[in-house]
Amino acid sequence: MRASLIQIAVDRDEPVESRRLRAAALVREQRGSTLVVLPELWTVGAFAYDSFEAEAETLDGPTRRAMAEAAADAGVWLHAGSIVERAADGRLFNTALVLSPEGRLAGVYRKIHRFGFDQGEAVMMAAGEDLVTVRLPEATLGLGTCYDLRFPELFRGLADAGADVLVVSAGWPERRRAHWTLLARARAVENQAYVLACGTSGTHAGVQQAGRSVVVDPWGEVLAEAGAGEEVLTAVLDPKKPAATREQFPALKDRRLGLAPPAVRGS
Ligand SMILES: NC(=O)CCC(=O)C(=O)O
Repeated sequence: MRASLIQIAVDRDEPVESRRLRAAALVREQRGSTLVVLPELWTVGAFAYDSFEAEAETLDGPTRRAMAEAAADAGVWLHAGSIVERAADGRLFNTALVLSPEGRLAGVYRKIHRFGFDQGEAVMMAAGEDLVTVRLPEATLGLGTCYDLRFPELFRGLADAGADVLVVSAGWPERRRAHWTLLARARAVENQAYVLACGTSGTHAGVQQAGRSVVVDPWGEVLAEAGAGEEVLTAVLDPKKPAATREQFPALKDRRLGLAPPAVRGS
């Protein structure tokens, strides 16, 4: 099962429509891959908060339409990264889309952990509530977006729901690059799952992006890692490996759920 991660450059001086056309062309070039992944908010830029309102789109908007056509033309499963979604009630969500090789909408994941503390995405967008998995013939995808990577319980929930390929689309900044690689490997090791972590390159809103998209196997080995610039990263996954790893080293069976909270001691 070949996976291709499109680490597209998101620079402020390129118009959104031009990047959308470039992304669609890059997806079409991945014919032969089973799964293609794009990063978080690659149309507008994950840190371009001042453009979120103007670039918001519905689930039937231009990005979904362009990506559905590209997925169908290439005959691939496409994790189309995320869009600024304007929901029917007017709220904004950071929403990831998965399209089937026929161009059908197969999964919608609204980012659960919003980044920015008391500004940016955290105040402009609503939080998703639902874990999302997508069943492919070869594997079950579990979806997370960028800052979600810091929350291990989300990925454990996805693994418990049957995910064996954890897909993280991101717009991760260069200044916290070390966290990105470390956390991607940690999520793979602790869940004995593949992790496909696809970020952006370039600089937008004054934030330099890390690039360094990475594919990690269920044993925590890095199968492929991108550099800092625009790049398509490709790796071959063995769909049997997560189950084989879980059988050979059955740490997940030793979980102790429902332990009592610590007793309060002291004065
Ligand atoms: N777009 C994001 O979620 C950024 C996350 C980030 O910068 C971090 O977790 O660090």
